[in-house]
Amino acid sequence: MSKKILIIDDLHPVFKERAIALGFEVDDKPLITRTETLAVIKDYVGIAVRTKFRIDKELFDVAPNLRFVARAGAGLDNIDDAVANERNIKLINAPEGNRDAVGEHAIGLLLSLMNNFRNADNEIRNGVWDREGNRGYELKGKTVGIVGYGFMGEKMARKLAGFEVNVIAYDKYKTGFSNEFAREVSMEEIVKHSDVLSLHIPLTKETRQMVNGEYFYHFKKPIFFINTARGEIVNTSAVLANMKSGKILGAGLDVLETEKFPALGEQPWFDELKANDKVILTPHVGGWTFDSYRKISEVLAEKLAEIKL
Ligand SMILES: O=C(O)C(=O)COP(=O)(O)O
Repeated sequence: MSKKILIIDDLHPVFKERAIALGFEVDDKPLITRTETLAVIKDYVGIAVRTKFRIDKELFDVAPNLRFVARAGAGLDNIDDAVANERNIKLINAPEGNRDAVGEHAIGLLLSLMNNFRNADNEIRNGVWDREGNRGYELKGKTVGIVGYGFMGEKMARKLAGFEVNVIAYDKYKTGFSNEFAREVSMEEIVKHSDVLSLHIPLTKETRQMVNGEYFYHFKKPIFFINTARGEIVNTSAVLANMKSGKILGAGLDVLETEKFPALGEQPWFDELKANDKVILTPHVGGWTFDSYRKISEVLAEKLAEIKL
């Protein structure tokens, strides 16, 4: 069987180089459409993807030779893992390649919120010099609650070490991970002690819309809320309602509930988010830096080398 890989997204060329060195034939087609992919995928043993479209049953059904999906990134939510497992199609991903980017981005959002960077900068550009209105908070001494202690959550904890904060972390599927960077706690302790909530969980059936009004209700102190994970995990209307009531002091969102830019007038919460100067929005670039672009492909190529066909 020929060992052909189809790349359907923009991956750093190092992936292709290393795959060729491993004996694969590689078609690098970052502009290929879904329809075109479905027409040709039968010829390939592997497909390398980011998040252009879902790798689902329809695709697996026309890919009899497919042995692996290589996800150039962390999240596997755009891949139907149940069908892949059933057909013995291996999934590899590369969270090691963009966890530094995500951790730095999350802390960047947090510091921006705590110091009113967005509002202060905007005011100065509009001729306003307001020191009192832009007084900030310090991270030092605060308790940062990390939910999800996988690659991303752990990196976030490590990066926070220099800020002299108290880092507590909860992971539903992991125990025994307390270390010098984070103390493992229950969700009850997260809601009791956190001044900051940062999400680092994957999007699954279970986590979709998990962070909703009921979730925020239990937090005891006003919090800064950071989401660099997936927008669909969070009910944005609940975030906005809790900002109004003062329970959420600021929200740093790298991801939106709709994932893509909502169409004009499509989502009322989007207008509210944009109008709120305690919200900072970035277009899902937390894990997407000039540095991670290469690192992701290097990690993916290392994992490709481990695959036995
Ligand atoms: O690695 C991840 O999970 C990301 O969120 C990055 O998504 P992307 O591959 O840049 O669409």
